[in-house]
Amino acid sequence: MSSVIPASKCVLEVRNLALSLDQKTLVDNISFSLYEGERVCLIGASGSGKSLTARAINGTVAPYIKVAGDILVNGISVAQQPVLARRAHARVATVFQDTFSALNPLMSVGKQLSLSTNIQSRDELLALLQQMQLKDAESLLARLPSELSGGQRQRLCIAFALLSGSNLLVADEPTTALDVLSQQQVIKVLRQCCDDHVCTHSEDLHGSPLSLLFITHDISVAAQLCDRAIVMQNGKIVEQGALAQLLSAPQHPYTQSLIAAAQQVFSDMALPSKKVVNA
Ligand SMILES: Nc1ncnc2c1ncn2[C@@H]1O[C@H](COP(=O)(O)OP(=O)(O)OP(=O)(O)O)[C@@H](O)[C@H]1O
Repeated sequence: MSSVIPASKCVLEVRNLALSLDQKTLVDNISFSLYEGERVCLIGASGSGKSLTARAINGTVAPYIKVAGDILVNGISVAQQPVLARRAHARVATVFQDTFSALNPLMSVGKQLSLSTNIQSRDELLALLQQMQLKDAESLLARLPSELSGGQRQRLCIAFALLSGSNLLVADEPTTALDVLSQQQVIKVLRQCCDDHVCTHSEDLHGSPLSLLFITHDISVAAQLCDRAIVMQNGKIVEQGALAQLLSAPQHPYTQSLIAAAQQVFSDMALPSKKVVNA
């Protein structure tokens, strides 16, 4: 397995994390780290434990799920701390597949943005939407979330998440519900945020670059954004390493099948369509 030379500072450390419900293990003793400025994907089939891991990291795991092991965000131990009990330092910006859960359906986009941030002027709001490559920003500010497309809503959610000033963004399947073009726009915005965004929420983290944990079941989407991959199956990490290395020489049978399936889709698309000519 290849190793990626880590950037200097560890932003997220997951140590022997285990999540269980009654006697059932849902996430089984996983460990991984994320360094400053890294873009890492957590990849696996449906039910492999990716979203639960994300929820444990951002402090929104259901209270009836038992959490063991530890999670350190910027060096602060948070595994047993729900999101509202966390210090600003240890808060994690998060976007989910379901954009409606993050937005007030009855309030205009402009009102929500100005209420939830320090942004006061209309020019600042417009600039923020333009950073998210949202065209027609004036009109968007006046609309309700339901009056935006799915891709526009997701880019708005990314803007909201990053306004928290955090240096860690967890994006849980942010492109899964979108058409291919909207997916590309969201990926482009995430890439740009990783390049440009710096942390503002506390003095000692001020200026830190953004680190991204991108959760997906789609390796072709991950490959457009991430440098490193962590592969999960049935609650366990089965392989991790540089994404390029994983794509060219996957070691674990599950990773091999994931890549073979993605390659099959592309080779099927390249085949000329078969027409039945027999009358
Ligand atoms: N709140 C919950 N209560 C009970 N079981 C849960 C809860 N959330 C998730 N699970 C179970 O934990 C396991 C892992 O679920 P999880 O949502 O983390 O998978 P996932 O890899 O994110 O899948 P998907 O890609 O479909 O979102 C599944 O068996 C799921 O049914």
